[in-house]
Amino acid sequence: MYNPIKTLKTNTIGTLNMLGLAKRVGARLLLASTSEVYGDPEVHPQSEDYWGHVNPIGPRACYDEGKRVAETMCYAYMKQEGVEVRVARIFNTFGPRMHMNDGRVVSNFILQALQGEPLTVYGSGSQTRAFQYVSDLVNGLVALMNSNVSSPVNLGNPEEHTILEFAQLIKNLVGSGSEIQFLSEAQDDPQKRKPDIKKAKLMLGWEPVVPLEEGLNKAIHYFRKELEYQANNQYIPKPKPARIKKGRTRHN
Ligand SMILES: O=C(O)[C@H]1O[C@H](OP(=O)(O)OP(=O)(O)OC[C@H]2O[C@@H](n3ccc(=O)[nH]c3=O)[C@H](O)[C@@H]2O)[C@H](O)[C@@H](O)[C@@H]1O
Repeated sequence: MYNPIKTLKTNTIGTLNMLGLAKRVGARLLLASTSEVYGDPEVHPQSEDYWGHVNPIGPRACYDEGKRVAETMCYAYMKQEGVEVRVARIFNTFGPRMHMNDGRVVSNFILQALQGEPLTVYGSGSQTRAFQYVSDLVNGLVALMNSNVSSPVNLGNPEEHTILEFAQLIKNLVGSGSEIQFLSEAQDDPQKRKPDIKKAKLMLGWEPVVPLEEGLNKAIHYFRKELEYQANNQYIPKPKPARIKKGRTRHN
């Protein structure tokens, strides 16, 4: 987390401001919540009725607790003020247009593989995640906003892999000779994560449709182009011929 205090302020004060605005103008509010509300889960897969297992003072706390209190505020405004809320618990998502410096695992592994750098696995790589492609998430969010489901809904792809399997898969799809490098484990890193999406299927008629490899190939294509673009676009000023006056040197 780049700036924990800003993260906490955005999730708490930001959500409070938006709820106040929604109340004033009579709008329906969508909270982009997260699988991180489940913390390092003791229940697997995670369904919406699981209360979670979060360290309130750990390195992830400003994000996790910030999102948890954002959910609390949504339901307080719903019950006390009649604000309409929709709460999506978004599981790990990836796709084109992720930031090069995002720092999450998908962009890190793809960029490392494309550049022949070691793929950095934190800990043993036995921790699991399930990744959804961005267009599936967008369709889920639209379906949620158009539904009458005001309680939280998981949106994610339940296909679960270890991070090490994931590193190998990305290496193969890129066709990279990169090594896999094991670094120290991240503190409080959730050891398992996989969404239970029964509720979204039943109440929104939604489920992810983009297979993992297809999504990864699209993300790889995007990052390959971005790297080419950056390599070809160093800004070297070149005066146009018409501006170069014959026989005269300018002294500034
Ligand atoms: O999308 C989500 O649900 C959450 O994803 C992330 O949390 P996390 O699941 O830890 O996502 P990554 O940072 O991408 O890490 C996934 C796993 O890969 C590992 N990892 C990450 C980066 C890396 O270079 N190497 C590596 O092994 C991490 O230790 C972790 O076990 C973000 O911290 C949250 O903002 C977000 O809500």
